Amino acid sequence: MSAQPNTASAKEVLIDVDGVWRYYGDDCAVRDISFQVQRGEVLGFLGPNGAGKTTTMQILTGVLAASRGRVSVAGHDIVDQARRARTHIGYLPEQPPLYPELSVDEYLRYAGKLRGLKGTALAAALADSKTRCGLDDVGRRLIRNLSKGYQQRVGIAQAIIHSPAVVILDEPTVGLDPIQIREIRDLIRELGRDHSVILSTHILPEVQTICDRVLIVNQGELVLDRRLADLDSGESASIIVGLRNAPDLSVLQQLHQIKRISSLAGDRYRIEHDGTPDFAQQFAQFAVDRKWGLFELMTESDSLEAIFIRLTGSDQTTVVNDQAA
Ligand SMILES: Nc1ncnc2c1ncn2[C@@H]1O[C@H](COP(=O)(O)OP(=O)(O)OP(=O)(O)O)[C@@H](O)[C@H]1O
Repeated sequence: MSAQPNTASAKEVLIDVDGVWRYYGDDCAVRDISFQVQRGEVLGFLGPNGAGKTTTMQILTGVLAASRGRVSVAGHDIVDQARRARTHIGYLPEQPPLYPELSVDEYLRYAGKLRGLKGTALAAALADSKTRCGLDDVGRRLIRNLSKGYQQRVGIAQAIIHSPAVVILDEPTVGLDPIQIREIRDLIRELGRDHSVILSTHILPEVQTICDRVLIVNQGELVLDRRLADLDSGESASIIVGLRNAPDLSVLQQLHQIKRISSLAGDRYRIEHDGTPDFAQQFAQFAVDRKWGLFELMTESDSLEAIFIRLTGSDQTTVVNDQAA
């Protein structure tokens, strides 16, 4: 199964993921994933539990090796030029790498030194990351005594202390209360102004409120790559049809707007298309002309939730036309 292609743009590509696979033993956790992230984008990386999000994030950051495929960050290969590539990445793992017995200042100074900062540059970076993450008043507090929300801010501060081009956040709001969630989301949006952000999550509203673009992974595969603005346009990109005398599905390739067809119960089919405004009308004409026994046709709402459920639910999908865009 392949994702729909992202809209081309002349912007600078900061992360280039090209045909990445990852096996754990014989189990395939990530399967031929490719995408790019541009400067200034906030990208939501969405998928159900076990979809392969964390594995992908770890490959992007060089923590885990891909079994196959390549990743480059700001033009540097994450394996062959690991040091240079990593200077452009800030990473907040699912379990923030905090030292509870250190104060916020001590910890962030340590994180800055690990990133090669020293002297006045370190002091300036420390002050800047604290201010950006709302930590000015807690520099001397022990991390262990901070609330979970503040600990998460510290985790984000260590991820941005070296002003990386790309910030990767893995499930940054898990375990936070609603107020803390709102604060961390505001902070992430703020980060998106100066950095490219990849936000891994399984929380749909998080993507809707923060991100410019969403990728959906399911069972290790990338099944959607789309701008949020395109989702919000209200234009449905799929229809459900009932066909009593359906042809072989490959026959439908004659309609080049069709991207994918899934078989549903009761002679029904979900047809995803490229958003052509009068697609439903065209399809109805096509089906009637060919006497396919059209008994039902309805357009589907194209909300992120509907798409997520469709793409990550029980999968009987047949890809009919990969190239259609
Ligand atoms: N170290 C490991 N050894 C073996 N299998 C693993 C390992 N890490 C992850 N997996 C498996 O790989 C698949 C993808 O896991 P991953 O943690 O990347 O998914 P995820 O989308 O981040 O899930 P979650 O939202 O639950 O964190 C799962 O089936 C998981 O069980």
